[in-house]
Amino acid sequence: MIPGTAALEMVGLTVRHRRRTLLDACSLRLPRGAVCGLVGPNGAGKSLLLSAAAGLVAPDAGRITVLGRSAGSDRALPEVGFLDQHRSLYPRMTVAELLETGRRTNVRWHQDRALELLRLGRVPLGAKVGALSGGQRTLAALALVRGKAPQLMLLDEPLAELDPLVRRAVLGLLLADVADHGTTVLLSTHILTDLDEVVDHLVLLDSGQVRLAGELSELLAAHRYVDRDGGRVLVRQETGAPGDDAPTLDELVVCYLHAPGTGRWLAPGMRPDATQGALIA
Ligand SMILES: Nc1ncnc2c1ncn2[C@@H]1O[C@H](COP(=O)(O)OP(=O)(O)OP(=O)(O)O)[C@@H](O)[C@H]1O
Repeated sequence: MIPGTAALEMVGLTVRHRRRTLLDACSLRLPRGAVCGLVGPNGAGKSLLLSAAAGLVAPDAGRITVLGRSAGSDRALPEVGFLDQHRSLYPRMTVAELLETGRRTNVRWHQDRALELLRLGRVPLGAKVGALSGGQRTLAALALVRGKAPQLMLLDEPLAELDPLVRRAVLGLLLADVADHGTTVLLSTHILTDLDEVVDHLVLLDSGQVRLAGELSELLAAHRYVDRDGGRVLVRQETGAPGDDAPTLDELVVCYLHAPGTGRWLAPGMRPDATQGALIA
């Protein structure tokens, strides 16, 4: 790692497939030790962005650096743990064999950290990976990531198939990694309620574009409710002190999801009005 560099930095990241632009000039900077929620509607490009950060998708334009190294380079890969959307694991291996593969193929291996995750879902070490439940498979894949003790974890919907108690416990372990080892976590999710107490950064992606990115407290403080046209409207204000009328994380994200392509004026549960460039009740 190169001291002083961000955990993850993207500048103008663009990915195209045939004639479609799937990621469109995405820029963001994630400091070390951050826990960042990556949110956005289905098909927004979250998985693609995570794959690009893991070095599995080559950009058509722009650049990505991980801990100061080019994403996907030999120097970056040992420091990155990637939980991919499909939990690609060998189905005929037992869970114990999977961990042994993790031990043999990584420069560092922390069996205790891997086992901690498996215990949460009572995942039997002797079970074949192909016979695990969806949630257990997620835990097995997460165990491989955590056992590697990477400096940057890229987690694609790590909570999706987990029950509420296990979800909380998994988040607790990830937060412990951040506190104890300075790990950085970028995780995509549709479950906003889980994010509230956990993330300190947020990236909102829509149609392959970054619409919001930054420190969560600053993003929330930059938005406030005002009375307008007989209704309550959420407004983005770049200046001014934060007040009591700032939105919650959930409200902020839902507003943006309700307002594809709109600029300044947003309101929860309202529809975009193209003629006014605003959301009107
Ligand atoms: N390998 C690929 N080849 C072509 N198009 C792709 C490929 N992977 C993703 N896409 C397209 O890129 C866009 C973004 O997909 P992606 O899976 O990154 O979205 P997402 O935000 O993760 O969605 P979800 O929340 O549904 O998982 C989609 O339109 C998808 O069809």
